[in-house]
Amino acid sequence: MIHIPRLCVIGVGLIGGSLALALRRAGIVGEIVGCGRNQSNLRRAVELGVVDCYQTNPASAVTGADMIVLGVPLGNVRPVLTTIRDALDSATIITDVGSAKRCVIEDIEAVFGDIPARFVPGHPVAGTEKSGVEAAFADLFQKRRTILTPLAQTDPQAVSAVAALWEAVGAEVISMSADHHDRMLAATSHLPHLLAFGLVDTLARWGGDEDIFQYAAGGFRDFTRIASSDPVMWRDICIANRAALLEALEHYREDLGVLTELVRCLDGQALERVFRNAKAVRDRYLPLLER
Ligand SMILES: NC(=O)C1=CN([C@@H]2O[C@H](COP(=O)(O)OP(=O)(O)OC[C@H]3O[C@@H](n4cnc5c(N)ncnc54)[C@H](O)[C@@H]3O)[C@@H](O)[C@H]2O)C=CC1
Ligand SMILES: O=C(O)C(=O)Cc1ccc(O)cc1
Repeated sequence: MIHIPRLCVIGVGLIGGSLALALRRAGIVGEIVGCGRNQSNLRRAVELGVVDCYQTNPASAVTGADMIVLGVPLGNVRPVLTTIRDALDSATIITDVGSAKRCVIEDIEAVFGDIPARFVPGHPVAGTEKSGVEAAFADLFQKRRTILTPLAQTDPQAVSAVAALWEAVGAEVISMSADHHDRMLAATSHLPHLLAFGLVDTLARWGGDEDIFQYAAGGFRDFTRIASSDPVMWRDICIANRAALLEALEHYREDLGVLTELVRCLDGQALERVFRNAKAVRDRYLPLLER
């Protein structure tokens, strides 16, 4: 079994915090050093038993670390990498949890000049609409997937170590290319979040003085839960994965245009066909989604 004597988590929020809690419970880490910008958040992380100690200076935090997990929003990955670059030991494994992968690889390349062999891009496909260390919980990754997107030059031993880390917290690990990851996640995660934020914003402005939300049923709550997610994190994801997101949006706009016409022309048969197909597909995938 893997053992990490000293783990450094930069960005001790929902994901970094949950991973730290789960790894501690699994008994595979020695010391966990947290790093962030906000002292009171880091103090809380120590109180909650998420990390053993903290540093606000990333360069000091990574000193002596065997593995570093970057758990900051995508827009802050490059500045953090720039701060730690000269303090890194060449044996230290670096991984991240960002929701888009090509952009993180570009950040690494921009800061290091090439892709270090011990950098393993990762993404746990698990989360909630909550953020911050208070929302962290050790079961978050149980029976969920973590996608790794190693490159040709990535050290296979570093990939195995990061895969073992995620397996230790109950995740199933899958490897694929960063581009494939970004296209799939644009469709099933980034597009739905953008639509949920957009719908709530539209309705809020449309309602004027009238509080239309007080008449909303459970379906509205289900559809818009993810619009309670962190706006800064989602701003960063949408911008970081813009190419794949724009492709998914264009596809969706076309089909929304078709649906609009079906309603306008009172084409009930065609509408029913679309709804039947959607229901069949969702019912088929539901066991997978609820694993
Ligand atoms: N929220 C979710 O459900 C999921 C999020 N992700 C990815 O995980 C990453 C983190 O997301 P969350 O944990 O949800 O966010 P979060 O907001 O809960 O935690 C982020 C933490 O990073 C800290 N931080 C921000 N800038 C920093 C900097 N420059 N230096 C040090 N610390 C800094 C913040 O203070 C905060 O504690 C994002 O890249 C996101 O795309 C991946 C899977 C699921
Ligand atoms: O809250 C939800 O249902 C999510 O979809 C959480 C989530 C957010 C970002 C990710 O990259 C992965 C999962």
